[in-house]
Amino acid sequence: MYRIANEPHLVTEGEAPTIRISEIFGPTIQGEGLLIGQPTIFVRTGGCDFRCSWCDSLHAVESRFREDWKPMSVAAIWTEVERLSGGQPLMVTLSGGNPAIQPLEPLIAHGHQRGYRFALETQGSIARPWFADLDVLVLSPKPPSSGMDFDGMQLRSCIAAAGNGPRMVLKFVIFDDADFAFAREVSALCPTLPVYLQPGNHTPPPPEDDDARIDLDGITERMRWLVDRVVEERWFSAHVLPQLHVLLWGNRRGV
Ligand SMILES: C[S@@+](CC[C@H](N)C(=O)[O-])C[C@H]1O[C@@H](n2cnc3c(N)ncnc32)[C@H](O)[C@@H]1O
Ligand SMILES: Nc1nc2[nH]cc(C(=O)O)c2c(=O)[nH]1
Ligand code: SF4
Ligand SMILES: [Mg+2]
Repeated sequence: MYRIANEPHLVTEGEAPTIRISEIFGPTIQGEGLLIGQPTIFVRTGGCDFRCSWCDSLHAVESRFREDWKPMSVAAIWTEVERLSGGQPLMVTLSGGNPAIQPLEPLIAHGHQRGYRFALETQGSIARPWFADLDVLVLSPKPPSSGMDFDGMQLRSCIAAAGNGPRMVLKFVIFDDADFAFAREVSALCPTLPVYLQPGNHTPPPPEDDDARIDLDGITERMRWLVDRVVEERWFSAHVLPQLHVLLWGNRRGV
């Protein structure tokens, strides 16, 4: 028997659902966007409804890695988070794959009771009522270079589900002019959300090997181009940031 957080009147029979976990690691720093530089633990779920051409986390996306994703209870996940953090509360980043697929509400409630905070990274394709419980919601709509379709209605549903709960931002990966134009258009649909732009890493890690090398010159070149475009367009509310963890550790996993 378990209770649904925030709905104590709802008591469900049976075991609480498990959460499919690809990896739990940290503390490291958040390398991207609003919370860049802030110490955090990553809880990466397995499985995604997208398959972006340049995804840097395919080990948490492709079903051939399914065997590596462990169904874990909230208690088991929490034991690991507490071990890694030494029991000292910090920001827990829920990423994936698409973490919105997983039943994360009880995990968030459990951590909040212990003083931890939660940021979630998602592409905005699946909305959940428990988005309202988050501290930070990072919506990262996928631009044309990803090969994925954009569904503005789903993005709106995510924003509506979160309501006034979390701080919410948009984060775009930019490879080219079409991606830049996409970021401009989608941002205009959500004028109240702060915007973060990051250059794409065009040599994402092959999921089956641990070669961490990146094309640093290429990423730097794209980042300079991105700054030029933002300045040219006088997009003065945008933030342009690199993936700091990629600059520090390349494509190494678990950092
Ligand atoms: C691996 S995704 C997981 C969360 C969710 N599926 C999403 O895409 O937002 C985490 C973040 O990494 C970004 N990302 C993935 N591959 C990238 C790449 N090759 N270069 C730059 N950012 C990338 C995504 O756009 C997203 O903002
Ligand atoms: N340090 C670090 N920062 C990150 N920000 C977003 C990440 C992700 O894969 O979701 C990520 C990651 O994998 N590592
Ligand atoms: S949505 Fe995120 S995790 Fe899924 S394939 Fe795209 S970048 Fe990777
Ligand atoms: Mg990553």
